[in-house]
Amino acid sequence: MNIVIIGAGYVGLVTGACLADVGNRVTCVDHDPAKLDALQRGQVPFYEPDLDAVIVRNVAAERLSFAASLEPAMRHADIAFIAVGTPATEDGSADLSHVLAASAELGRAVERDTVIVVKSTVPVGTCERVQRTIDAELRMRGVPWRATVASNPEFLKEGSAVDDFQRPDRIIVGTDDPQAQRLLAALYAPYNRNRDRLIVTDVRSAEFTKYASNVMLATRISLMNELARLAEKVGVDIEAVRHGTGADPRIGHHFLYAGVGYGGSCLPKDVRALARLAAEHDQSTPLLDSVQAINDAQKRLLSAKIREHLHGRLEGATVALWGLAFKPNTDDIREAPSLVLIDELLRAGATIRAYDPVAAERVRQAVPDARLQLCRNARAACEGADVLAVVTEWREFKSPDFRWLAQTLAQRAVFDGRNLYDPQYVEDCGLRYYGIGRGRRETALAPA
Ligand SMILES: NC(=O)c1ccc[n+]([C@@H]2O[C@H](COP(=O)([O-])OP(=O)(O)OC[C@H]3O[C@@H](n4cnc5c(N)ncnc54)[C@H](O)[C@@H]3O)[C@@H](O)[C@H]2O)c1
Ligand SMILES: O=c1ccn([C@@H]2O[C@H](COP(=O)(O)OP(=O)(O)O[C@H]3O[C@H](CO)[C@@H](O)[C@H](O)[C@H]3O)[C@@H](O)[C@H]2O)c(=O)[nH]1
Repeated sequence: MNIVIIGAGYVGLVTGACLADVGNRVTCVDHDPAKLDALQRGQVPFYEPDLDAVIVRNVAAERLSFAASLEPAMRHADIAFIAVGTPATEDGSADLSHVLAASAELGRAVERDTVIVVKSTVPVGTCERVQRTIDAELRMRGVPWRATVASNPEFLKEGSAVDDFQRPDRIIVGTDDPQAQRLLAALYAPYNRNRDRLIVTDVRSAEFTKYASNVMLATRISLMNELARLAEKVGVDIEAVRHGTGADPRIGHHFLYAGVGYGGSCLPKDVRALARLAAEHDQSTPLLDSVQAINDAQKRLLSAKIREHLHGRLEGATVALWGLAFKPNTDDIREAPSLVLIDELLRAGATIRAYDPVAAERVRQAVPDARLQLCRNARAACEGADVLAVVTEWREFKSPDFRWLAQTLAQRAVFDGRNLYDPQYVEDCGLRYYGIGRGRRETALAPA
């Protein structure tokens, strides 16, 4: 099939590359000239494992190309995807300006009957607005073409985006149009080999399913974080609780980790957007409000623990920080818990020696403060530091040399924002251990 994708961001590029990989001809269109430049040179403008290889091989095979405008690709397009951003506006609602602008551009560029697929995460009713916008342009042009708008939300996770796309848990297609259903079923067939992944529903339910999924995930995390706070107070280890509760298949082990709060480009904005949609329909959302409040507080937890360990004296202290990306295997720092910690520490007068395998450059641009020192590796970040805080669970942070850390960190403490370490072992090595919800009795610290 001939496919056009509007938006060469995470979702647009993964969708485009993976659909090209199974034999389609794909054109990714983006307004950002720097992005297009980089892509034409085979460079992916962000870090996402495996994506560059899929892009490079499909560009070489002339199945995947990049363009600054919709024409002439729309002349042959069977399907056009809208995969532009829907960031939060000031009041938390989804900013639909990019989606609606792309819709108007599509209306001006459609040259045959085309199925238009909204892949961006959009509130209920948006696909209908997209349909009206395109139809108005078609009417104005006086052309006979029919554009059928369908919803097809994306569920990939950053850091495993290619694998998620190629081995989906579900493919949600929202449309009542039988021809669009057939076309999308055929398009996804190579990634639906057992024919058990496709869920066809109406447009509005598809739009809603995306938000429902993300708020459910966010709720799980905030609930675990609330339990972790209590666990700490009553001498319980939340990690033992996670093992125990997750063993019930109705609960499951996935996505049950207490930590420094959820970040990223989706969960925070989607919880806000759904709450906002509810407010617009005069419905209160006490649960969603709590999910957000817990998450905001959770992002400030580590700085409070560090302050307490240093007897309130953050001014002049040096904190080593491992991990800046909002999760491992990405360089995305949108709504990353590290940014909140950095902000609180800098405001309190501390110096930070930070290390992340791939996200440092983005943080350098986002936080241009000389007291945030970006280090070349994890060890270097600890040299001259008082304490260590770990906020992203990169594999390389999983088993550090704690005895070396005990000799290096002047105030001999590790703040484990992802519960990576065995508290007893860390303390046996001569470091005070602080995790998230790792309640325990105080023991005398072993000598370093
Ligand atoms: N990032 C994820 O992991 C993820 C996963 C699932 C769903 N989503 C959703 O998918 C959508 C896209 O997210 P993303 O992270 O890929 O966004 P992004 O910000 O990385 O990329 C969006 C791209 O669209 C381009 N763009 C905007 N308007 C355009 C226009 N009119 N014509 C051409 N290009 C245009 C921008 O230049 C940018 O490159 C959002 O709604 C998001 O919520 C994201
Ligand atoms: O048990 C857990 C799991 C995750 N997180 C945090 O939650 C955030 C989000 O993680 P994750 O969901 O893995 O990353 P995203 O790439 O943001 O993916 C989410 O958002 C995407 C965009 O909508 C959806 O497509 C995905 O299905 C959904 O998981 C990160 O800060 C994680 O550290 C936890 O704190 N505890």
